[in-house]
Amino acid sequence: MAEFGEVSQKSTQHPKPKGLTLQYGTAGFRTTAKHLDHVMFRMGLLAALRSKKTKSTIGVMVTASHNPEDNGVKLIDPMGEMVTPAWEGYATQLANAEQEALCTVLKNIMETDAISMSETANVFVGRDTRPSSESLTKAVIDGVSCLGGHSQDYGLVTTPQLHYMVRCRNTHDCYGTATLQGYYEKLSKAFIELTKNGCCMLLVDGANGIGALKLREMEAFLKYELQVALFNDGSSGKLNHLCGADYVKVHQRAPEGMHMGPGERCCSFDGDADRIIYYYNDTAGRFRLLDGDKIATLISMSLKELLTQAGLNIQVAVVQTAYANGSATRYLKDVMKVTVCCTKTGVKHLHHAAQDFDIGVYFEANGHGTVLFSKEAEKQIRQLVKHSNANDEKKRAAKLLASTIDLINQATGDAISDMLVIEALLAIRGMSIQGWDTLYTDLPNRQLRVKVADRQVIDTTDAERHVVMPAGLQDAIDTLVKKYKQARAFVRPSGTEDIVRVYAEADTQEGADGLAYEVSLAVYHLAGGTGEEPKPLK
Ligand SMILES: CC(=O)N[C@H]1[C@@H](OP(=O)(O)O)O[C@H](CO)[C@@H](O)[C@@H]1O
Ligand SMILES: [Mg+2]
Repeated sequence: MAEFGEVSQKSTQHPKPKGLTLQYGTAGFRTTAKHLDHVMFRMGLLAALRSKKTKSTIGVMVTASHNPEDNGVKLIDPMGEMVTPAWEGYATQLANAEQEALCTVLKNIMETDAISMSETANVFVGRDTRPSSESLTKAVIDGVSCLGGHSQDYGLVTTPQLHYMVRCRNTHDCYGTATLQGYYEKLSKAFIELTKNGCCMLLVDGANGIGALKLREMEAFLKYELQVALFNDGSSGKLNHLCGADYVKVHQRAPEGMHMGPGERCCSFDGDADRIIYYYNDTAGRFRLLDGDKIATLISMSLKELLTQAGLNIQVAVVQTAYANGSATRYLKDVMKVTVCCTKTGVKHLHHAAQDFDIGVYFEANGHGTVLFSKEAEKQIRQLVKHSNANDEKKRAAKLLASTIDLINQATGDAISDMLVIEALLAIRGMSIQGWDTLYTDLPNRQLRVKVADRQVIDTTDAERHVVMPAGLQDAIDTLVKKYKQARAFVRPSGTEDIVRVYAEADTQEGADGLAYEVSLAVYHLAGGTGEEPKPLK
């Protein structure tokens, strides 16, 4: 295989540990950095092939998001979305090919997908702040160049910034300019347009990661219309350690190192700034969390109202996963009367489902999400802005909608962009965080993790809400759920960690905790639990 001569030669500098197998999971590969060099090299190869295949620029982001220790990699498709599932399979095959089989696997992919070597390849590369990310990025670039591809290294960027760059490049700058300055200018202009009436103040937990760095860079562009008090900015603390969106959501508690006054609006980014969670302490000093479901509610409600004011008949739908709080789903369906649909966990599934609507608002409960506008919806809104006969109220609403479109990163969920959208919408509505919080009350809930010998023994259906295998587990869950009021529970194998996740909700926290514990026990006994048996929560 003469055409792969350079691959054979270079791959020896990025050797695969024998016997190591990894899988492209919910959001790419994740494992300890010392096992990732060969994966990065091979993802460089794959990105080059994907670029040749799609005749477009492809993105490779080096990050493990909210994981504290590991590193990882995600591939970005031409419109800035996650790589298509068929190629996730190729990614897994390539990552696991033993050294001597690498070129054969490459050749097979090229033959199956009819990829011509003579096509050019362009790959955008970005990385988070983990110390290992720099050398892993070099391995990606090595892989790209082995197939004659050209890499553009954006250095330190948030994951959504790299998605944005890819989308800009492949839409020939119609979406924006593929530079950090272009990103800051576009979003800042839209934000300032939306919040002409005054500045917003906010406490931000940067998870000691890349989001903190990039928010600092952006402050000047925002002309201080947004006053940010930035905590966990990476100057001393450890990435994702006792802070960040995942920590806050899972522990339902404020991050360390943040000084919150009562009623002050606060938010946390995750380690690569593609998730955001809001919270505050109420007057009684209780911690109150506003998660992705509440963000989706605020955004969809505001868009619906603006569309009505603009006199536009455009449908708004919300896409959630099984982790969405039952109260949120009920509020959206019964009170707001919006279409709600449920997909499997993982942004790629939500993103895909949201594309079916005029306006698809999608959020995972953990704060990962964005809004997608169909071409037609965007056209109608922009036409109304230009329409000279529209009355003032309609014009005002259309302008606000148009600026909201500009402020949203439609390539993927983006903590910085989502934060600006939320701040702008709250300002326009004159709504406090307390007012937003009281739209509905979350059902108490609990998430637990169970270690099993092989998490793949659990197979689910109905957007992961029902277990098909192992036999008996779903019946056991159904029986347990009946013991509690307003209860719901489900289990699924994680796609990012070697565990099974358990989710339960009920009318009281004790109920949610009790149900989550009982379901964990059922998983432990029926799905091959390892280590210590789960214990009741204190
Ligand atoms: C319950 C939960 O929060 N799961 C997360 C987590 O996936 P798991 O497959 O559950 O490990 O990481 C994903 C990637 O960041 C994110 O998309 C998803 O929502
Ligand atoms: Mg993330």
